Amino acid sequence: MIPHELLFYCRPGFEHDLGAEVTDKASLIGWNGSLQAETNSGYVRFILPGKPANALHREIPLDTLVFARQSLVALPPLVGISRDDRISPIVSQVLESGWSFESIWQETPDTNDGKALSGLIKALERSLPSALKKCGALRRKAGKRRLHLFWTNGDSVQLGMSFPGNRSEQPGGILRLRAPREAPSRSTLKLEEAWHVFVPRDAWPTRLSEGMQAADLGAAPGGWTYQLVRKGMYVYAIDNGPMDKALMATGQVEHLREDGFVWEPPNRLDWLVCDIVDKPMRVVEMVERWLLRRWCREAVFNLKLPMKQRWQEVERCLSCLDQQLREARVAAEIRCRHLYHDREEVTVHVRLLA
Ligand SMILES: C[S@@+](CC[C@H](N)C(=O)[O-])C[C@H]1O[C@@H](n2cnc3c(N)ncnc32)[C@H](O)[C@@H]1O
Repeated sequence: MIPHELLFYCRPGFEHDLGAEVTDKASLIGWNGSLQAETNSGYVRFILPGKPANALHREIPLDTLVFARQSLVALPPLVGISRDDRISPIVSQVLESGWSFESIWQETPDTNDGKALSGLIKALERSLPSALKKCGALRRKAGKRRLHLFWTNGDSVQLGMSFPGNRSEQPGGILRLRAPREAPSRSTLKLEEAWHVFVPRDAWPTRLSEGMQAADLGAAPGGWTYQLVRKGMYVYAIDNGPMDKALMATGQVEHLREDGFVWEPPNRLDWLVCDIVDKPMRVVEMVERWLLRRWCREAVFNLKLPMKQRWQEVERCLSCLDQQLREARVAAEIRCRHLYHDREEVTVHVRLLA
C-alpha cells in the first residue's frame, strides 16, 4: 500500500492557516491535493489520490513550513475499530503497507479530547510494540524511521511515518520548556524556544555567547532580555515600560525609554530581538532597515497575527523581507515558525550569511 496522504499537527485553531500554507506550497511545485482541516482539531490531512505522498513530504520539509508542528506520510485513518481489540487492525494495516520502523510513538491532537486519551495510550504501551515486533515491522535497524499512531478518539487512529532529518523530535511536535522562576515574564519561553528551533545546539557557544551585544525592542518587563542576559550578553532594552529590577541589577542591561521603531544602535550588535505588538509589515520594515545596514548579525522577532487570513499575511511579510534583502544583495537565511509558546503570532529568525 503506497501512502497517499500527509498528516500535519498544529496548534488547535490554526488548521486553516496550515491548510492554506500546504496547499500553496504544494501547488507551487505542481501538486494538487484535497484538504481535511477541521477547526480546532489540531491537525490537517492533505490527501493526494493516486500520488506517492513520500515525494511531496520531501519537497516541503517540515523546517520550511510555518504552521506545522509535525509532518508525516500517512495511511488512511482506521475508524470504528473495536475497543476489545485495537491492535489487530493496526498490525494488519502495517503489514499491508510493508512499513518497517525502529520506534513507535503514540500521539493525540493537542486538545482536551486528545489529553483524555492518555489512559488508552498507556494501556497499549507494552502490547502494541510487542505485536509489531512479532510481525517483523518493529526492528532494530530500519533507517531510524518512526511509526506514529495518531489517536483522534478511542476508536480512530491514523498511522503515519516520519523520517530522520525531516521531522520534529518532540512528541506531538511540542518543545516543552520550564519557565525559569526568576524570569520576569512567561514570554521568556518564546525566545528560548526560538533558539532551540533556529540555532543548532553545537553553534550555541559561538552564536549565543558571553560578551555579545544585543538590542531588545519592546523589552519590558524583560522576559526576552532575561534570556540574553543569561547567555552573558550586554543588552539595550528599549521600552517606555518598566524593566524588572533584578534584571537591571545585573549591570548587563541599559534601559532606554525610546521608540523601538526609530532607535538606532551606537555600534554594530550581534542580536536584535523584537516582541513589539504592532502591524506585522511595520515590524518587518523596521527589521529590514537593521539588516540592510548590518546593525546586527542575527534577528528574532514576532509577527502578531490578529487577522483572519494569517498565512496570507505571513507570506506577504516574508516575501517582502526576502525581496528587499535580495535586491540589496544581502545574503541571509530566513526562517519562520509558529512555535509552541507562540499564540496569535509567529516567530521569524534571520541570519546574515556574509
Ligand atoms: C509583549 S510586550 C514584550 C514582552 C517582553 N518580550 C517580555 O518577555 O517581557 C510588548 C512591549 O512592547 C512595548 N512597545 C510597544 N510599542 C513600542 C515601541 N514603539 N517601542 C518600544 N517598545 C514598544 C510595550 O511597552 C510592551 O512592553
